[in-house]
Amino acid sequence: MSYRTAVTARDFHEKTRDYFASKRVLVLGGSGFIGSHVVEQLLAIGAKPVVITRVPQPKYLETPIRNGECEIHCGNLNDLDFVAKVLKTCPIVMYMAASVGGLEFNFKHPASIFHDNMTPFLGVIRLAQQSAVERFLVTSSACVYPRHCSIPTPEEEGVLDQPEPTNAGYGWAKRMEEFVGQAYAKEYGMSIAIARPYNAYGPRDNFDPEKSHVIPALIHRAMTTESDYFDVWGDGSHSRSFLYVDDFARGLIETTALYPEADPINIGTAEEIQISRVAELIGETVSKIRGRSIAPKFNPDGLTGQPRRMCDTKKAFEKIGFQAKTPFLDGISKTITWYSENANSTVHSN
Ligand SMILES: C[C@H]1O[C@H](OP(=O)(O)OP(=O)(O)OC[C@H]2O[C@@H](n3cnc4c(=O)[nH]c(N)nc43)[C@H](O)[C@@H]2O)[C@@H](O)[C@@H](O)C1=O
Repeated sequence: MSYRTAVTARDFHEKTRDYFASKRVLVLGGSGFIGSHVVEQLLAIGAKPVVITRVPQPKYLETPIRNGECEIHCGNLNDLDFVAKVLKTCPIVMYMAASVGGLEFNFKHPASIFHDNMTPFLGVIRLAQQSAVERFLVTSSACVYPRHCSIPTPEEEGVLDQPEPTNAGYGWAKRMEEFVGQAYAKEYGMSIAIARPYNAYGPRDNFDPEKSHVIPALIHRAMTTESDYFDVWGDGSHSRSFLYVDDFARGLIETTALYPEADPINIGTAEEIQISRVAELIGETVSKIRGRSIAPKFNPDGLTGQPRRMCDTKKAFEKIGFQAKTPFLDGISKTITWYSENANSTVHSN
């Protein structure tokens, strides 16, 4: 049976189900890693997802398209006349389109990442205002936080100092998207929700080692290495809070429905995991699959970025009753299983 999100209607608050039921929802970025899970979850709660995508037959939406459950419009987000025609038919807009990549990609491309994220966003939120949409979701990121932030990190620190320098282009773009969302709420009374998710991982991620985040990069390397070890950047002491894609998508949907206050909410887990533990777990799981010992080899001179990252989950629980449900060990094994079953199509350029 083909892979599909494990989240069902029961996983959502009744108010969220009622809010989205039978509504047309424009899901920008809806054919990608996160967006395709959001589309499937919206279908599970009775919404009508509408997706603008650059690829005519997005592979992760094959089933909903075949079943006529999901409306696809193929075009470019910077073509505002095209976007306006679709947007005006949708009362809810979930903006998740992003040019995103791992640490190295971010470090090398601050200008193009800032440009490629800001340009379509500014055009689309203006169209949404002119079209008087009912609700607009801004999808920010934990990248907004400064290098030496509190651990765990409360939302207030999202505007302090400057974003972690190794992901400056993306961090500033996300700070600007949050500010623009708040400005449209203030000037035009728009109903804006702002979600600030932490490091995503899971099935359908980008496993391209040049561009990917740590978990897909290490899984790809461990599953393809011909030696008995796989390289890891850094000495493994750096830490992150990882959020399984099903919880990530559900967090965006709950925030959109339940917290349109133009006030950022962290979406993540209260778990801080060192990269050494991530690499060990991937090594152990892959060794079982490949039937021989495959271990991580740490390179202390590798690019490492923010020393520590841990999500403060209090506000998300207080405001929208959100808690992540997928334990890290389960998430990692599901991701490696998906990789093994889809290895030929895991490295994608977008
Ligand atoms: C949420 C946010 O997060 C991203 O920042 P990041 O958390 O630093 O991203 P990352 O997953 O690429 O690295 C996490 C850690 O893992 C270590 N690490 C070891 N070995 C590999 C490795 O082989 N590849 C990568 N990528 N990292 C490695 C690496 O040295 C670092 O300490 C933003 O780029 C941005 O995209 C964003 O949205």
